[in-house]
Amino acid sequence: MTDLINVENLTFVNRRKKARLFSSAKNFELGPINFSLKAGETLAIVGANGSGKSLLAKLLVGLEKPASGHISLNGDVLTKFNQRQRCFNVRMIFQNSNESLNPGITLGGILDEPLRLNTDLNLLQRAAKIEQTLQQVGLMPEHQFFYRHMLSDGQRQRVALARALILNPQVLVADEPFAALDPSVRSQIVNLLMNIQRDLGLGFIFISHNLGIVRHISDKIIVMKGGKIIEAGKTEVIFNWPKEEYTQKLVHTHQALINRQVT
Ligand SMILES: Nc1ncnc2c1ncn2[C@@H]1O[C@H](COP(=O)(O)OP(=O)(O)OP(=O)(O)O)[C@@H](O)[C@H]1O
Repeated sequence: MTDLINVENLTFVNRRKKARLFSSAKNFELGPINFSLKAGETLAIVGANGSGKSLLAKLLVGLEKPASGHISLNGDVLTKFNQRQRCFNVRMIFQNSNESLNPGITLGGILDEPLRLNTDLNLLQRAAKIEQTLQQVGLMPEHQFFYRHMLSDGQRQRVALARALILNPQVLVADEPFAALDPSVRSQIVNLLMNIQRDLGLGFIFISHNLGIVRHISDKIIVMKGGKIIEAGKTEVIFNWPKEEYTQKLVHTHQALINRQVT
């Protein structure tokens, strides 16, 4: 099976204006980043705060431009000339679904926007797609008339997922998609995502500090520190035989937490 997504020697150099003399702001360099993902696979990105995880997610969805290297989708290198292909096929679920949903627009309006901007579907076809996608994420057609404030946290996260799915993408990228949810809602959303991923054969790349969820749903992991991948491998290999000291600490802390909950 060919790779769905393939990242080769991707780098990013902080292009912000030069830090002032004596300022503590430092330039941040990411990469080189290399990994690949097949359809239906889940990759978790873990690592310390400020290690570059969110930046990598932004590079994957095209919100930031790499300094060098490239990303291929089904063997085609993504460039500025095929932005549309990336826009359709690699979609992001934002960290805080509450803030990322416009409070002044109905959910139907929020879901209509990507369809209006990116497809030739007419009004009726778009309405049908919106209803189908709401159902796909466990919401009702009536929810299209709701506003953000009328929804629970879990329902908002379902809308964020619907917005990511509405253009029939092949890859979903999510930055801490479960962090703001309480544990019972979190497991519902995790299960929903896993079911949708299995049904559609999506590639799923997600960033998380929650190693319990990482172990539960990912096939492979990359561990980041200081802008670099310091360790990568199959999830069970990383959890059972972590090589790097930093990964060992992460895994041991997670294990200690579980042991404390059990006793
Ligand atoms: N658009 C950007 N331009 C320049 N530098 C950036 C940009 N976005 C992030 N950075 C820098 O990249 C570094 C890593 O930040 P990033 O948010 O990716 O870390 P992270 O691993 O996601 O951390 P956390 O777990 O706290 O979310 C930071 O030093 C940040 O200032």
